[in-house]
Amino acid sequence: MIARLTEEERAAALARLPLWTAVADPDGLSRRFTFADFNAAFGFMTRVAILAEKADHHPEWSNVYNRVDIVLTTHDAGGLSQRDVDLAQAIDALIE
Ligand SMILES: C[C@H](O)[C@H](O)[C@H]1CNC2=NC(N)=NC(=O)C2=N1
Repeated sequence: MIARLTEEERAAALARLPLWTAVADPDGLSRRFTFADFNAAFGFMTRVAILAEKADHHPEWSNVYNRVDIVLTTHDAGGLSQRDVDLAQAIDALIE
């Protein structure tokens, strides 16, 4: 069973993920991505989906045209865990 991060671990993780925001409901990390058009947004989602499936850790997300909103939370832990931090870093690396 994966554990939720402690307050100290969260603060350290957020400091390393300046483009992500802590959210409360669900307890996790959120980031909005904006692209040139739907094609670019959906291409990004495809790449995130492959990462997520490999990690067996899946985002809560929505897409409207060129925008993708992602929330990362760990259902098995009831909140933010290291898996969310790892996936957030991997997603950031995709678009660098
Ligand atoms: C059985 C499977 O490993 C689990 O259900 C995984 C799948 N993907 C998951 N994704 C997320 N975000 N949280 C989980 O707890 C989770 N659990």
